[in-house]
Order: sequence, then C-alpha cells, then structure tokens
Amino acid sequence: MRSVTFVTANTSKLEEVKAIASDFLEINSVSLDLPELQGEPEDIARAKCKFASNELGVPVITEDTSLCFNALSGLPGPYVKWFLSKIGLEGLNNLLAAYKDKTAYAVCIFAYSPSPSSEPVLFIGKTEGTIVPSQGPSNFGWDPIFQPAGFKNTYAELAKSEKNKISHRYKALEKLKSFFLQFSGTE
Ligand SMILES: O=c1nc[nH]c2c1ncn2[C@H]1C[C@H](O)[C@@H](COP(=O)(O)OP(=O)(O)OP(=O)(O)O)O1
Ligand SMILES: [Mg+2]
Repeated sequence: MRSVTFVTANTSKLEEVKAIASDFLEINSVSLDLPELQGEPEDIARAKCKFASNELGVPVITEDTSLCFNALSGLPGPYVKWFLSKIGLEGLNNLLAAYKDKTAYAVCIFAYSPSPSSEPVLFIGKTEGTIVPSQGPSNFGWDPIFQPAGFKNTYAELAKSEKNKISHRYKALEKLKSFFLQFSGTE
C-alpha cells in the first residue's frame, strides 16, 4: 500500500482522513502549524503543501478546508478558522442575519507532493448545505452549524460514518484515491 505523511495540526481532520482513507493509504502523520497565505483557496493549498514538502523531504499530503457562504460571495472561505476562533458559531450565523440566503458550501482541498521539487497536485471536494443555529456536539470546528443538503441534521449530529460518506473531505479523498490507483507503482 502507498504510504504518505499527512501534515496537519488538526487531530479531528487526521481522525477523519484515517477513517476514510485507511483502506487505500498508509497514513503517517506529522503535526506542523503550516503557514497559510491569503488568497484563493487553491493557492493557499499549494503553498501549504510546498512548505510541508520542503520541511520534511518525504511524500506529503496537506489539506485546507473552506466554509463558503453564498450570500457573502464565498466568504469566510479559507479564513473560517479565524472567524470561528474570534466570533464563534453564533457569530458565523449572525454574519448571515441580513440575508435571506443561508446556503453555503464546504470545500476541502488536498494537496499531494511526492518530493520538494514537485509541483503539488490538488484534489478538491465540495459539499453543499445550509448554515443553521448550532445543533449537536461541538467536537469539530463548524460541524454544528453546517447542515448538508438533503439532510435534516448538521454534520455534528450525523454519525461519523454518515458524515464520512458525504463530506467535502470524503469527496476530495475519492479523487486522491483514483489518482493513486491510476499511478500505482509509479511516482
Ligand atoms: O469537516 C470539518 N467540519 C468542521 N470544521 C472543520 C472541518 N474541517 C476543517 N474544519 C475547521 C478547522 C479550522 O477551523 C477550519 C479550516 O482551517 P484549516 O487551515 O484547513 O485547518 P487547521 O488549521 O485546523 O488544520 P491544518 O493544520 O491542517 O491547517 O475549519
Ligand atoms: Mg490551518
């Protein structure tokens, strides 16, 4: 089985990635607080991966997650971590108070780099949903306020196994899986 190092400081991410990808990937993990640019999510994801690759010199994957509100043209997007830590789940809800449109989408961008000299390859997964008042356990980020389309529950209220079948992270990892299967045995 292919082995990669997932570089992240977020243990909830690591847990989900292991649950979703362990059948096709041997995942080592390193916790580094990777610098994150400002800009488009793809550029942030690429830069994060390059930094990790240069630091470690082994095949790495990194991941950057955005939560995008349609009424706000995609904000807070990749900056949701800072919004969450400053204004919390209620503050995120309040950002939409002036708008009828409460729809949002979660985006996960995995980046893979086999070596420091390689350009990272990106795998993007997106799940549509709605922003709702906090419901369910506050174990992982903005899970209690994101209700995926077609569900009556938030990510936080779904069983982990259910979230992992429909999530932005799952969809991105499916693409990573196809890529690794296509190139199995080569780099
Ligand atoms: O499925 C998710 N469900 C709920 N919340 C989530 C999810 N996935 C990421 N999150 C949170 C974590 C952080 O507040 C922000 C993304 O920021 P992001 O930079 O990608 O994550 P991070 O800094 O925690 O870890 P890392 O070391 O991999 O950069 O959204
Ligand atoms: Mg981060």
